[in-house]
Amino acid sequence: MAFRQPIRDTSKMPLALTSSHTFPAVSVAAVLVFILLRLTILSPKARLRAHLARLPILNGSASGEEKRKAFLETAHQLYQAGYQKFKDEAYRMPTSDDVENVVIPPKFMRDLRTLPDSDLNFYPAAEKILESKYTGVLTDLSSVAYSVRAELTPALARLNPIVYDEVDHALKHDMPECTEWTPVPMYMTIAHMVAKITGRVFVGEGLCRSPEYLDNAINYAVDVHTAQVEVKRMSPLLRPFLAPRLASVRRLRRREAAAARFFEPLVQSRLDAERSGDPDWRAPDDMLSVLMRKSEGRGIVSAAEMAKIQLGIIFASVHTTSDMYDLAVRPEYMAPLREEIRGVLAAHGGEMTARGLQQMLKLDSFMKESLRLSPPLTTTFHRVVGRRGLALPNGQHVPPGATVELASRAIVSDPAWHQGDADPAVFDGLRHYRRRTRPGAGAADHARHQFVASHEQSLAFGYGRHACPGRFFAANELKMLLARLILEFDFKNADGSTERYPNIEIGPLIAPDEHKDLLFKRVKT
Ligand code: HEM
Repeated sequence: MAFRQPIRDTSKMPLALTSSHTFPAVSVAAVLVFILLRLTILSPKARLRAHLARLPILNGSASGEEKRKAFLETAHQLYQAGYQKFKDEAYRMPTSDDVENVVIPPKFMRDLRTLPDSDLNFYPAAEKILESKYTGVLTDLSSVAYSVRAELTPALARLNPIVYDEVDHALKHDMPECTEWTPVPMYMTIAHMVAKITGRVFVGEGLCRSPEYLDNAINYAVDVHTAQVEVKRMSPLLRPFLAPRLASVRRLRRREAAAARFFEPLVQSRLDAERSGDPDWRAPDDMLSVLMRKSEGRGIVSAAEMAKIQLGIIFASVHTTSDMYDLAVRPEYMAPLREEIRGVLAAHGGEMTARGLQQMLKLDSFMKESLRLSPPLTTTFHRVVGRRGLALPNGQHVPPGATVELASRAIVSDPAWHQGDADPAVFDGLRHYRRRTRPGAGAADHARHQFVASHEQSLAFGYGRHACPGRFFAANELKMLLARLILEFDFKNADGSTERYPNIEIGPLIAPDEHKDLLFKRVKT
């Protein structure tokens, strides 16, 4: 017998339930309520925000969008204000994202320095800074960090002549003749030279001088920065819809594909040579060989790994441009720097040896001062708190999932660290030189006040177990390049101004203005 539904008297039912669409209508409403709850009080972000609310906040009265705007435009001033206001306690800093960061006071730095990644995770925090979700920059490339630490840094003395050969090549080919004052677009010229020099050590002579490779490497790094800035400017709610459509983001996808096209044949030819059994074949002495060995015979060096290195390159080139902008308006440093560089070269038979580079104390000090006042980031030591949360010695608790950071730029300009020395707000190119050479200074002072130092008062390269492993290589490469530029050229601002070209700052990101030129004139020797 067929089952028949009882006939219902719909006239007595509430209006909403009488429709033939009753069931779907209820479901849709329930789903909407659920989505709303997920987006608000039930979402992990909302829960994190609720836990974070126990910590004090800077600029708490402003609206969400006002805070975002203030952060994008005046992050440095905000961190300075936070530094003054919350000397000894952690506080929340509203950023351009939808959850605040937690700024850790300097007095607890040492307690955090050696915590493992399970408690303070570098990679997700780096992904946030780099907007990896959209830029595609993979940050968990510990193999690159490991290879730089274990293979590149210990080999620096051996690699120096190779690096210097490329510095020489870059200067001869990328700088104009400059017999008269000649405008040079500093940012792109330096980016080109640094990409070439770094490329020589990472991918070898063949590829590093290829105009197509260089063009892709430099523009990749420039596009990462552009995309990063554009995404940070966007409202967090709109990012998933608008960010993938950004022209800079789409260009990045094309550049990744191009990078893979450069590396695949090179990797393949090295693998073929290795497998050929030729007893005379030696793997070239570069980082590509190291990374290939690290990938356990699979011979796969991904575009992403090379991308990571290219980011190191942009940091390095951005910093050299900063040095040049600082020097261009401080000609009084040229004579002492030239004297030092010439003296060291003479003592080392005209060679830029590793020992000689270490003896360029004034140049090292100038570079460190430039990095102190124009670091690539206003804050460093970005880490995401692990599942156990973070208990600070003063009883404050930072919940799991929160991003912590150090107000590094404010810390390194704290007058307390500079007692008895020049005003930390003023550029003093020999500040760190004096600290290394003052009467009674020992080996510890030498180490603490050098460009590559990473400790509680020297934070531009980060801090703790993930502090930049590329800094020793960067220091050598930058010193060689700067030394040659200082010896061979006079330079000044192209627009006739005598003030240092202002940096471009967006949120925590700081970069020299890429549109400014310097005038160069070759020195008669
Ligand atoms: C002046 C130039 C450079 C600056 C200012 C700089 C700065 C930084 C900073 C701030 C960090 C994050 C550290 C932290 O949060 O504790 C970092 C990480 C890193 N840097 Fe650099 N960097 C520079 C050059 C380079 C170069 C040339 C390379 C490659 C040879 C490189 C490779 C890396 C790597 C692989 C990491 C991640 C470390 C890890 O995963 O543990 N950097 N760098």
